[in-house]
Formats: sequence, C-alpha cells, structure tokens
Amino acid sequence: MGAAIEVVDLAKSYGELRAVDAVSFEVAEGEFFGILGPNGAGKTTTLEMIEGLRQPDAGTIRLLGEPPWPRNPALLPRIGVQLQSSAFFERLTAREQIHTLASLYGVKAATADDWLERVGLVDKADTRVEQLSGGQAQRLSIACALVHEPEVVFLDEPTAALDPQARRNLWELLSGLNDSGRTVVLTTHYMDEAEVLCDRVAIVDHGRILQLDSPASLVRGLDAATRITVAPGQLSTQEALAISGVDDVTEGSTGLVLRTRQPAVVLSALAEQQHLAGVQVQTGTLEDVFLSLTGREYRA
Ligand SMILES: Nc1ncnc2c1ncn2[C@@H]1O[C@H](COP(=O)(O)OP(=O)(O)OP(=O)(O)O)[C@@H](O)[C@H]1O
Repeated sequence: MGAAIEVVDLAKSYGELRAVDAVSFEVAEGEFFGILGPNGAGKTTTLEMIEGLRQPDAGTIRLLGEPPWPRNPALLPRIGVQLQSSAFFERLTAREQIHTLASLYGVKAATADDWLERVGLVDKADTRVEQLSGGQAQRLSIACALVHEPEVVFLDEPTAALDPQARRNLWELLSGLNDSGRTVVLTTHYMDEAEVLCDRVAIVDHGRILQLDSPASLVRGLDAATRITVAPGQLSTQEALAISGVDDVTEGSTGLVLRTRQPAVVLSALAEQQHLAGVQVQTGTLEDVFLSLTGREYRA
C-alpha cells in the first residue's frame, strides 16, 4: 500500500516558539494514525499544515500524492476535516447542517440521512445544533466530515471535553472508520484513546516526535514492569518480596502492588501459594512510555 501522507522535516514557528520542529512521518493508506501529546505539543499546527490550512516555514508535505499548500482545491473533496462544533452553521438543525454540507459536495440528501443514522442522531435530527450535547455535537461534526466519503479524514481531538462514557461511545464509532480502507489521522491528549484506536502513534512533545510505533511496540520497547495487585490481607510485604521475580512492592489503595518483569513466574508462585483470587494484572501503558521518554508524568 502507498503512503496517504508523507511529511518530511516539517517546521513552523510562531515568533520565537518552535511549535513544530523537524517533524517527519508517513501515514499508510488505510492506517489509523494518532498524534498524541500534551497541550501545546504542536498537534493542531501539524494537522493544519497537512490539511493545507496553514503554510509551513519549512519541509515538504504530500497528501494523497499532492502538495496541500498553496491551497489545493483538487484535494478538498478527497479529504474530510472535522469541524469544531463552534464552526457549525448557526441556528440550523442537525439534519439541515449535514444536508447543507452534503449539497456543497454534490452528495445526495439520502446519504446525509444515512450518516445521521450511523452516528446515532436520528432522534436529534430536528434539534438545533446549539442545543446538542457535547457528545452529540462531536458525532454530528464527525458525520459532516465523512458525508462526502473522503479518502482521508482528520479528527482534531474528537473526544475533547466529553465525559468518560460519551468518550467510550464515540470510540466505538471511530474504531470502524477505517474499515473500508479510509485513512484516519487523529490528534488526542488521551493515552488510552490512542492505545485503543490507533495502528501507530507519534508521541509528540515541544514540537518534536519523540517516538513513533504501534502502541504495543511502544510499550514492549519500554520493557515496562508489569504491576500485579494482590487483594489486601493475603500477603505481607516481606512475603511478597520473597517471591522470585518481584522487583518491588508497594501498598496501593486496592491491595499490595508487586512490580515485576517476569509476570508469569510471579503469577505461578502466587497460584502455588493460593493467593490468585482477586489478583489484577496491569501491563505497561503509553503513560509509562511518555514518562520514560520525557522523565515527567503525562498530564494532558
Ligand atoms: N496562531 C498562533 N500564534 C502564536 N502561537 C501559536 C498559534 N497557534 C499555536 N500557537 C502555539 O504553538 C504551540 C503549539 O500549538 P498547537 O495548537 O499546535 O498545539 P496542540 O498540541 O494542538 O495543543 P492543544 O492540545 O492545546 O490544542 C503552542 O505553544 C501554542 O500556544
């Protein structure tokens, strides 16, 4: 498969601030690609340059084989950009909003209605966009970005400001977006979101890519310890430390936390000692990767 997006040595400064600094990566056709980083890492600036909305200071970008800047009208029908909900046309209903976009792209009204259904907004079709909840507005904005069946879709923090349940509901919708071979590029603050949705993730901080790989490889490459939590009252700290393979032991809120790089060995010892009931096993996460790359805790 070819590359849907190729970015080489991309740079953008705002005055003295290097918002994006020597960034290079490729996104394959059909890939679900994540750009993950804390506030101000340069995610939006990178995305806007790829979309052709912002001029880079330096570097080259190819989007579906073409340069997106200067503004490239040939690319517009082939890409979908999720609008922030504040960019909706005012005082339209959800249905009017998506029908308006559909007609701009020459898409049939019935297709627009299908999209309302796919994002679960049929019963809100007659609600004005201002009166949608945060999650409903996000789903409408995603449907609007997809109504013309673009080959590449860009989502800038699609679950920002949603409560955990609404985020999870939206993940279900997002996870099927590239089933038909569509390329998806998403920026996010959330480690768990990148982990669940993305084939590969670029971890960015201060305008630079720190690491780029699949979530599983990032975690594996880190050699992070596995945390095994044993229910309270089962084991003393001394007994836990005596188990072969245990690196250290701390008291957590839900029990004794055993850190190990040999989880199988420790788990079989716990099984032998009849301490397996209620045990929780937690492997490394992207949070651990960020911590090891930057030396600081991840804070969105
Ligand atoms: N138009 C602008 N003028 C000046 N500085 C800007 C401008 N846009 C962004 N910046 C600065 O550039 C840096 C990168 O911003 P950017 O919005 O790309 O980051 P981000 O990773 O998307 O952050 P967030 O998650 O908060 O949206 C930030 O320090 C930001 O304050």
